[in-house]
Amino acid sequence: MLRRYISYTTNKFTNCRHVSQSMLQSTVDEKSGIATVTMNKPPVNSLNLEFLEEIITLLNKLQKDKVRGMILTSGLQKVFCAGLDIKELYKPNPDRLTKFWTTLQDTWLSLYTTSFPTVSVINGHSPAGGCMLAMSCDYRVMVGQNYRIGFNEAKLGIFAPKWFQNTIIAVIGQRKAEVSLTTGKMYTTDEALQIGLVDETCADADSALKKGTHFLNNFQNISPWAYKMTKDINRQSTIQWLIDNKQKDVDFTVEYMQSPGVQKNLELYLQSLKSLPPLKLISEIN
Ligand SMILES: CCCCCCCC/C=C\CC(=O)SCCNC(=O)CCNC(=O)[C@H](O)C(C)(C)COP(=O)(O)OP(=O)(O)OC[C@H]1O[C@@H](n2cnc3c(N)ncnc32)[C@H](O)[C@@H]1OP(=O)(O)O
Repeated sequence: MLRRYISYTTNKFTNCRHVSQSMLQSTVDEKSGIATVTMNKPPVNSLNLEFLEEIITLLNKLQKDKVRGMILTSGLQKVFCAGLDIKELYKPNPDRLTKFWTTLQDTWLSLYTTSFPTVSVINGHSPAGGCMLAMSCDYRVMVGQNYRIGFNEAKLGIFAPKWFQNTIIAVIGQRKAEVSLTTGKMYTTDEALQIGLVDETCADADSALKKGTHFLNNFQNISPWAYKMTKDINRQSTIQWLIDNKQKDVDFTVEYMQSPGVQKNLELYLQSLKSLPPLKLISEIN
């Protein structure tokens, strides 16, 4: 069994503080105050309840430590994040699903409202909830030409709730969000740049990390208070909607997820995941 551990160490050679949990590693550069958070939950960084809980714990810690910015990336070979763990949605235990969905809401609220600027370095495939994780950061840099990003929920026979959709609308606009969500299209790196799903692209992960750092350096001379107030005002309506409708959103999702039609769709999708090679799967759903 995987031993769960949290350790905090300072490396005197690199001047970095490391926080390591079993599925997340965080390194804070002492000089810039920028944290690099690496998701490491093989095989595909899928978001299950325990992983979401770790993300919230780490975000709270970074906030307490007053980091000046965060880069979120993946330690896996070809996946940034495969989205929600479908096993949380398929044949769910209603109590666990309730906790899972509540924790998903809280994760999104924590990430979307951080007191520090955030960048995602998308160094692998990033469907659905994975794309949502990236959209909830302030800036996105996508690596290489081999990966796909987008909202394929419709292909699973489910749909993204209002707060998900509003987050996407805030990034790419109403019309593009509607086409993207209803078709379930997965975009190439160049297409994602073209429609504004990502802000920059580059050939390799190291350059992407540099671009991410460069973006975060914009905030060196901005007061953290001014940054946070501006972001809160900008994102307020979507955040407030979820705060006002949290329980309704949970109740609806838990009931809807258990309906036979949705369960059948998820079963078929899980079967297709096993039988198709991933890139084929992802191109099939274009
Ligand atoms: C108000 C209404 C409520 C409705 C709520 C809906 C809200 C919707 C929001 C989000 C929805 C989601 O996020 S659903 C998840 C969508 N994700 C996907 O469709 C990704 C599917 N996966 C892939 O395409 C590929 O796995 C990959 C390209 C990401 C990686 O390919 P790779 O070759 O590296 O790996 P494998 O395909 O062999 O996969 C390895 C292993 O992982 C399992 N797997 C993959 N993705 C998931 C996942 N999302 N959840 C759980 N498990 C996943 C895959 O089945 C393999 O398992 P086995 O080794 O056991 O076969």
